[in-house]
Amino acid sequence: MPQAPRAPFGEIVQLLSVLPAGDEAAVEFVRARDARLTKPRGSLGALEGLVEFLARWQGNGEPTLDNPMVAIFAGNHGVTDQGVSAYPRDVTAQMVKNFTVGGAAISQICALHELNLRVFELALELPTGDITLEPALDDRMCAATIAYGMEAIAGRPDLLCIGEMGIGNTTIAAAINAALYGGSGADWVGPGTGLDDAGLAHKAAMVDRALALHRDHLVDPMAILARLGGREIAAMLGALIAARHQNIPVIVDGYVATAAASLAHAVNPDAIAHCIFAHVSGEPGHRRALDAMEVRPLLDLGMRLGEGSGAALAAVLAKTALHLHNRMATFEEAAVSDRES
Ligand SMILES: Cc1cc2ncn([C@H]3O[C@H](COP(=O)(O)O)[C@@H](O)[C@H]3O)c2cc1C
Ligand SMILES: O=C(O)c1cccnc1
Repeated sequence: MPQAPRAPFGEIVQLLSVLPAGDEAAVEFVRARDARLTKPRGSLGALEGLVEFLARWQGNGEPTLDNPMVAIFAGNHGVTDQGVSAYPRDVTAQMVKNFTVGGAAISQICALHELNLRVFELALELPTGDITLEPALDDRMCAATIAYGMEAIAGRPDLLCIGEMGIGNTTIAAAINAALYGGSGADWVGPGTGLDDAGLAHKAAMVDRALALHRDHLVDPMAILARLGGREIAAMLGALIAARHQNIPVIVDGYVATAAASLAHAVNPDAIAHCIFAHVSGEPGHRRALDAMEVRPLLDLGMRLGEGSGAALAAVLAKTALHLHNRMATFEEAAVSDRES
C-alpha cells in the first residue's frame, strides 16, 4: 500500500519500518535443549514452536513467563447509533467494571492461570465519530491514541496478550478489513454479539456507507485507522509496535484485535513477525483476514468473545510449553536411551 506518512504519523510509520530482528541464536539454544528432552523429537508439535517463539522475540535462549500481561483496551463507537450491535453501547463501560471485579470470562481465565490482567479505558464517555457520517478520529487524536497504547505496556511484561472491549467494534474491524483487502461490507461483517440475518444485512450496508463516504481518504493504513477507528484498535496497534521494540512477544486475540495487526502488516509485513495469532474466531471474516496476512491461528475453538480471551488461552498453552521445556528430564538425567544415530 502506498505510504504517505502525514505529519502526526511520521514517527509511528518509522517505528513500523525499522524493526529489530528475531534472535536466531536464542532459538538454536532452545532447540539444542529440546533435542535432549525425553520425548521423540518434534513430538510436542506446536508447543515446541511456542518456546522457540518466546526465545526468538525475547532475545533469550532461556525465555521466561514470569510476568505475562493480558491488556484489554476499551473504546466506544459512534456507529452504534446505526444499530449495528445486538447490545447497547453502555455495555462497554459496564464490562470494564466487570473485568476489574472478576465477573468476566477473561477475569477468571487470568485468575485461574496467573496472567496479569490490565484494562485500559479510552474515553468511553466520548465515542468516536459515527463512520457512516464523519471520520472516527482526527489524525492527531488517532496518533495520540496509538502513543497511549505504546505507553500502556510499560512494566516489562515478558509476554503481551492483546485484547479489546467495545460495543460496535466488529463493524469497525469489518470496515478496516474492507479498506485494506477490498470487497464490500457483506464480505467482512459477521453476527458479532449476535445479530440475526436482517441485522447482518443492515450492518453490511452501514459498512458500505462508511466506505463510500471515506473512499477518497482511505489512502494508507494510518488514514484508514483515523477515518474508520476506533480508539481501542489504535491503542492495540501502539502496544503491538512498542512490544516489538522492547523484546516482548505478542499474542493477538480475535477478529477485532487482528484488525490492529492488519494495519501494522499493511505498513510493513515484517511488523507482525513477533505476533502469534491465538485463534480463529467464529466471526466469519477472521479467517479471511488471517489468510490475507498469510498467518495461521494456533487454535480453532469456535470462540467469538473478544476481551483477549483467546489470546489468554494461547498464553496458557505457552506457559505449559515453557514449563515442559524447563522441567522435563533429559535422556541422560532420566537414563532413557536416545534414538539410534
Ligand atoms: C456482555 C458482553 C461482553 C463482551 N465481551 C466482549 N464482547 C465483544 O463484543 C463486542 C463486539 O461485538 P459487536 O460489534 O457485535 O458489538 C466487543 O465489545 C467485544 O469485545 C462482549 C460483548 C457483550 C455484549
Ligand atoms: O473475534 C472477536 O474478536 C470477536 C467476535 C465477536 C465479538 N467480539 C469480538
